[in-house]
Amino acid sequence: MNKNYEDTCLNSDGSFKLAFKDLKYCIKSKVPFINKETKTILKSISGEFRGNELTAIIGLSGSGKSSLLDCLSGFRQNNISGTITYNDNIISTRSIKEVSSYFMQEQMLHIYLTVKELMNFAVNVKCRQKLNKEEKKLKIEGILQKLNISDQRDTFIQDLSGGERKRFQIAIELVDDPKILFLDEPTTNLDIVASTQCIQFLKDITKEGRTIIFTIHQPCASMLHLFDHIYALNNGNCIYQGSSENLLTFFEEIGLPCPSTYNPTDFLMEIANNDYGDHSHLLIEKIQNGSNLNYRKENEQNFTADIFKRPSDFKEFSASYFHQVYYLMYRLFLTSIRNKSLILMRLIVHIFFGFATGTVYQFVGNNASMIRDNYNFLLIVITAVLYTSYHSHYVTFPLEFPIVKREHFNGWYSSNAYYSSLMIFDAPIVLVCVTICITISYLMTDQPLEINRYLILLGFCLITSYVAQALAIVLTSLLNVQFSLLFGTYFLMPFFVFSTFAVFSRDTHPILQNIFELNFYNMAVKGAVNSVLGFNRTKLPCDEIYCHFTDPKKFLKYYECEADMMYIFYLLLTYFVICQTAAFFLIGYRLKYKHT
Ligand SMILES: Nc1ncnc2c1ncn2[C@@H]1O[C@H](COP(=O)(O)OP(=O)(O)OP(=O)(O)O)[C@@H](O)[C@H]1O
Repeated sequence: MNKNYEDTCLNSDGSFKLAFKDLKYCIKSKVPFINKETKTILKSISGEFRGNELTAIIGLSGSGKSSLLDCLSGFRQNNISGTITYNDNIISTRSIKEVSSYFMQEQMLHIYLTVKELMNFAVNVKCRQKLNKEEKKLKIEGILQKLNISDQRDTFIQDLSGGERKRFQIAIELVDDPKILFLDEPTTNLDIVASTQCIQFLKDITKEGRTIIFTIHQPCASMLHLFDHIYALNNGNCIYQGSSENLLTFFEEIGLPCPSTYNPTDFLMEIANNDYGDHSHLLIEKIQNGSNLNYRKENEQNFTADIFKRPSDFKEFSASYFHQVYYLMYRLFLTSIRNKSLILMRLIVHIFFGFATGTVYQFVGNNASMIRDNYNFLLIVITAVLYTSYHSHYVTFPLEFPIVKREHFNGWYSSNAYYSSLMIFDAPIVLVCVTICITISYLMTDQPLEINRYLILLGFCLITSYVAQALAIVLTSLLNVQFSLLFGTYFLMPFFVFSTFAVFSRDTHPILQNIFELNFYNMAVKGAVNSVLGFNRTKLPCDEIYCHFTDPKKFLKYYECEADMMYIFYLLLTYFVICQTAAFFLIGYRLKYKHT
C-alpha cells in the first residue's frame, strides 16, 4: 500500500523534556593580537523545552536567541559549557542533530530550481524511509499541500514570494520527518498575516508529534495563544520562561503590572530594554535565569518518549555515497542548464582566447626568427588555462558555501560526496574548454602537425587546470569569501615569481634554484615548451639574414627549458594529488567547523 504524507508523520507516543542547565557560550575575539577579549553570549542559562510543544524563543536583537538555537542544535560545539539532558539523562548535541533539522536565519537556496525539483532532491538524499517513486510523489504533494504551496510546485524558487519561500524552506526540512525542528526567525520579512499563518502552520505540525523550537523578535498579540511555551532572553540571560497566559501573573509578582491594553510580550521587551528603569535583574532573579518552571503551562505529562531510538541499520546519511554524488551531480546539471552564463562564459573565454592568441602569435610555431614569440605564446597559454580554472572555482565555492553548510549540517550529504560531485561535474567542462582553446591556437600559430606534440601540450594544459582548480578550493576552504577574493590573485604570485618567465634561475641564489625546480607553474611552462620544441625537433627555417636559435635544442638550453619530461609529469601529478587531497579534506573541515 502506498504511504502518503499523513502515514509518514510521527505519532506522539508520549512526550519528553529537553532541558539545559547552566548553559554558557563564549566567543573569542576574531581580531588576533588587538582584541583578546572573550565575549559571553549565553550567561549560564537554564531552561526546559518539551516534546510536541511549540516553543518561541523571544528577545531583543542581539539577546542571544540564535546562539541558543545554535548551541542546542549542535551547530556550534566549541566554547560551550553546561549540560543538556533528555528526560533527565545527559545527551550530546550530536544525538539531537540526528533527530532534528535546523532552519537557519539567512537560508539560501538554489534559485534556479523549481519547488518540485528541490523537493525531489531533498526526498532522494534525505528521506530515511525507503519509498518508491509514487510514494515519494505523494509525500512531496502532501507536504506542499500542507504548506499551501502546491500550486507553486513548478515555480522557480527565485520567483516565489517571501512568504512562499519561507514555507518552502520549512517544507524541505520536513521531508525526513525530523522529530525536533529548530527554526531561526521563520517569520522575518513576513507581514503580520503571513507571520501568523506561518506560526499557525508550525502549531499544526506540533500536533503530529513534532517539537518546534523557533526564535522570533517580538510576536504580535494575535499569535500568542498559539505558543505552548515562551522562553525570553535578554543580553544572554533568561528573563522569562512559561506560558503566555502566565506572563501577566509574572509581571504582577515582580511589581510591574502589564497595562490591560498591552501585548504582554511587548511589555516584557520594553522592561528588558529598560524603558521603565533597570529591572532586568528582577526578571532574571524571579525566573532564576531559567531554572524556575513555575510559570509553565500546567500539564502533567509522562516523559516516556524515546525519540533517539535508532534503527539497527542507522547511517549518518540516508542515501549511499554514490546516490548522494548522483543526485548532487543531477542538481548541478539542472542549475547549470538553467543558469548557463557561468559555463557559457568559460567556453566563450576559452574560444576567444584561442583565436586571440592565434591571431597575435600567428605563424610563430615554425620560424626560427620568432622562436622567442613561440615561447611567450606557450607561457601565455599555460598562464591562461591556470587562471580561468582557478577563478571559476574560487568565486563559485564560497558563494555556494552557506547552502552546502546548511544541507550538510542537516544530514543531506557528506562533504566527500559534495566534493566528488563538484570535481566529476567540472572535469569534462575543463576538458572541453581547454581542448577547444588549445586546438584553435595550436593550428593558428603553425605548430608542428604531429599528434604526439599536440596531445602532450594538451595534457600539460589540462593537468595545470586541474591543479589550479584544486588550489582554488584549498584557498577558499581556508578563507571566507572576502579574503579569498582579496587574496585569490596574490596567492598565485609566488608561482610566477619563481619561474624562468620572471628571471633565469641561474641568476638567482643556488638555494632559490631548488624552488624553481619544485614550482609546478615553472615546470608546466617547461613541459609546454618542450612539447613543441623538444623531442629532437629538427632545425627551424629562418626568414631573416641571421637567426640565433635555428636549433631548438640551443634555445631550450639558453631558456632553461631542457628538462626531464618524466620528472615534470610526476611533479605535476604529485601537485594534482596533493592539492586534490588537501581540497577534499579542507572542504570537510570547513563544513564541519567554520560557519562563514
Ligand atoms: N561570531 C561572533 N563574534 C562576536 N560576537 C558575536 C558572534 N556571534 C554572535 N555574537 C554576538 O552575540 C550576541 C547574540 O547574537 P545572536 O545572533 O544570538 O542574537 P539574536 O538574539 O539572535 O539577534 P537577532 O535577533 O538580531 O538575530 C550579539 O551581541 C552578537 O553580536
